[in-house]
Amino acid sequence: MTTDILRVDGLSTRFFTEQGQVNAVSDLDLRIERGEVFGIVGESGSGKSVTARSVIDLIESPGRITDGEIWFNDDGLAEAVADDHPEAVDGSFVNLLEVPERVRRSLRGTSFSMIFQDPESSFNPSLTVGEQIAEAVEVQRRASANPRSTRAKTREYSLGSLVLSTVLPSRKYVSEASRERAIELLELVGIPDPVERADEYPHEYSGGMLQRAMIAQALAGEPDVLVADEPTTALDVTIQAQVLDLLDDLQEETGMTILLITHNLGVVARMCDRVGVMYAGEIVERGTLEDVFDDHVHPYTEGLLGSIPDLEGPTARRAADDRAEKPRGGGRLEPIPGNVPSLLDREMGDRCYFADRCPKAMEDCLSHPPEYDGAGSEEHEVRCVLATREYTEARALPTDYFGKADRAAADKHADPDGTETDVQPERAESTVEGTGGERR
Ligand SMILES: Nc1ncnc2c1ncn2[C@@H]1O[C@H](COP(=O)(O)OP(=O)(O)OP(=O)(O)O)[C@@H](O)[C@H]1O
Ligand code: NI
Repeated sequence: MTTDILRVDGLSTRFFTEQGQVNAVSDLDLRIERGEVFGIVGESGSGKSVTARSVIDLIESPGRITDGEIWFNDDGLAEAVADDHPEAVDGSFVNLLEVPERVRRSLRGTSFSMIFQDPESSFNPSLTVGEQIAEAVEVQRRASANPRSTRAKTREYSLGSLVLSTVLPSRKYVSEASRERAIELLELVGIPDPVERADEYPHEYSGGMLQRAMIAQALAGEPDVLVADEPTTALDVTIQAQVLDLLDDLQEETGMTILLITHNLGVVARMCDRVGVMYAGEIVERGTLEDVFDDHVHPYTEGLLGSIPDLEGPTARRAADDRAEKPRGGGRLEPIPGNVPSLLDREMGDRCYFADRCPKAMEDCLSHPPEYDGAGSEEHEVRCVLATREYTEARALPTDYFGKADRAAADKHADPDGTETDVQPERAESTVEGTGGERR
């Protein structure tokens, strides 16, 4: 039997900008099982990162979570906060949005950890890599030594650590142990000569090595949930495959849960157990890999898949492992025609947000669809009327239905599909890509 480690209910995150209110994430539900790799995939600007950052409490002004509940399953935490915040506790689940900031902060690194696309952002250039990882280890050690530790799994040795740090308060003792642990972690993530490399500065590392070091840093607190936001996007394809293998191995060894954000369906196929497809701040289709790759209903999912050459579903991909080793050069993908929608509240309207780009838009799509059960597994859900009725020409919207008004709104936003109008180089990477690769 599987248990959920995280349940997100009705999450809405908005940015209050000079241009207006940006509905980055709207009424989003998410359920992640302990020990699984859950993928969120979608075009640039669909709200993937904001979803991830909301979960781990990293939304900054002008952004704010305006609605929803984020339930985290941790009986130690539930016990620790039950007296002061009974309303935030439901069995072993704690609503992270109902506990004080201080409690949420204590979970950072130990319950939740995050890795990003650019490892530079995780390291201070003026400290050695080893020092910084040791520091992350220290945080974990202090959390474990705290008698009101929020972590059940550290409870059995927390007393020992507490005694040690009382009897031997010497910072040096602690630092030495943490330093050793840092070297172990560097070794764990495959850094050669970890003893020497620990004393080097971030700029002395190659991109792939620094990515590994960032993973080591994220693992220092033995997190229950690792949030990985485009962790391999910036790396060249061979290194990408190695880093994904590393994450896969670490997941298996530690049993940690991974929330993996990517715009690359090849990465989803290779790494994930279940997946949510995001569009305009919503999950528009979700389910197992089979549901999404083979039994998808949403024309947006179809569009994402259609933009990958030679991709026929998890089964077909099993024989295509060698594709992952080849450079992607020839496989530059067709973007889905049209622009990602404006997420400005006043421009969003009440229709299906994909309708203006959808080849199967019907009259039915002029009201916002709820999530319907999909035809695949129990888990399969689709926010599209096609889950309930066939497409019929007779009900189709005229091709110019959304005409100029909508296009003008969309044109104000950077084209996420990596075409020439895009000014940000990292955004150019955001085309949906398929590296193939074997699902293991
Ligand atoms: N600090 C911010 N201020 C204003 N708007 C923001 C901010 N951060 C994100 N947004 C908006 O929220 C929406 C979702 O952004 P998000 O970064 O989650 O997209 P994404 O799916 O992660 O895209 P990418 O693949 O490019 O990383 C976008 O419209 C973006 O402009
Ligand atoms: Ni992002």
